[in-house]
Amino acid sequence: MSETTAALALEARALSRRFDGRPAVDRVSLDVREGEFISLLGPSGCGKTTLLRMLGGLELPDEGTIWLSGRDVTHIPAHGRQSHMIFQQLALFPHMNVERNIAYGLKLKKLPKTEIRRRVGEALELVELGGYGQRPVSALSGGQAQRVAIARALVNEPKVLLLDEPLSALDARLRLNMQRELKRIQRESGTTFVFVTHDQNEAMNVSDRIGVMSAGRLLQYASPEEIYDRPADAFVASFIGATNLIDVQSPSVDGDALTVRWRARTFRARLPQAPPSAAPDASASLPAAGQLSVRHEYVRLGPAAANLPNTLDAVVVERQYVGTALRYALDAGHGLRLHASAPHSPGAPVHEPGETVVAGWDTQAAVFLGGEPEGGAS
Ligand SMILES: Nc1ncnc2c1ncn2[C@@H]1O[C@H](COP(=O)(O)OP(=O)(O)OP(=O)(O)O)[C@@H](O)[C@H]1O
Repeated sequence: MSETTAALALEARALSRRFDGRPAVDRVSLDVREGEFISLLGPSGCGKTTLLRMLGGLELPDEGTIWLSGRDVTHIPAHGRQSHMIFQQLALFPHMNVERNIAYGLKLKKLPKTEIRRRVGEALELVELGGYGQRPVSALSGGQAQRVAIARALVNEPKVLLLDEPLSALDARLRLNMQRELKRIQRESGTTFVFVTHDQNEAMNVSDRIGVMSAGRLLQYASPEEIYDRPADAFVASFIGATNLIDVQSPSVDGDALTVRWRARTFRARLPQAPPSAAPDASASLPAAGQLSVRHEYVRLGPAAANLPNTLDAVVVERQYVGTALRYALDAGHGLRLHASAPHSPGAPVHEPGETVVAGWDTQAAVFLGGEPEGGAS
């Protein structure tokens, strides 16, 4: 194994799995560093669970290789791996109290009683259930049961903890608390977490890196900030956050920005991360057409937009008040519908439906996405 591989908790190369001839996971490669918290995010049926099950040894890949701490475990079943999986259904033993649930795996390993007691005590402290050891699991709240399941997994000191939508049964408020708790537990235990969710906010809240999946493919694997500000394609841009996608042509590198054409107008966008500037003709490798992604909250309206490098006149079609923000739908003509979201505060300007306003955005707020436009939720 190379030195870089040695620092990885988990590495998957070109994993594929088909069901009835249809690919559920399609040539996915990803690596997870030791102590990292990563999420697999995507719509229902995109292959997240199948990928996680392969990483955990509950499903065999048709093709590809998996290394756990530098060891090839591709054909080793779950019980022979140093990983542990937690599901939405926690499968705690209902007839045992909290302590015995957590101790179960250690007893199977026939560890000395004092060692078991010490490790169970530490695990209970870690999940902040210090006084709950004697409670029957039937007397726990959803969040407490979730913590017991995590303690039961961590007490075995797995190299990697694989979590399949573990918070989806909890109500919204508890879910937010548990996201913070999971993050804290992960940090304090130093365990590598691989977390599956279809909730973009949840993934953004907890992850060091997010893998966005669609139709079995891993479209982008990067930090939440990078995915938000530099989405790899139109699907990722629309699935994470809310964005405007404007069909544009003729991208061309112009100094420190990219220029694109929309009808007779020119807009400026941020340069791609790896600018094709090394090429003799810096614009040669860009596709002829694509889409400009501008997040709703990066669109300014009225006087705030006037001095921005990219502006359009637009008519306010709809205004919606959502507590912290005002959301606008705007008609910029030629079939272009824009959305803007402005923080709401007392005294902030409010635009009325029917009003013509200037809509504008900064160069750095616009990302050019080449290739075929893809469908996706916005
Ligand atoms: N055992 C199986 N037999 C046949 N098809 C399967 C099996 N497991 C998964 N699939 C199919 O593979 C695809 C990916 O499923 P998977 O459960 O991995 O998606 P997911 O992203 O986890 O979805 P969800 O968020 O709904 O759980 C789906 O089309 C699913 O129907």
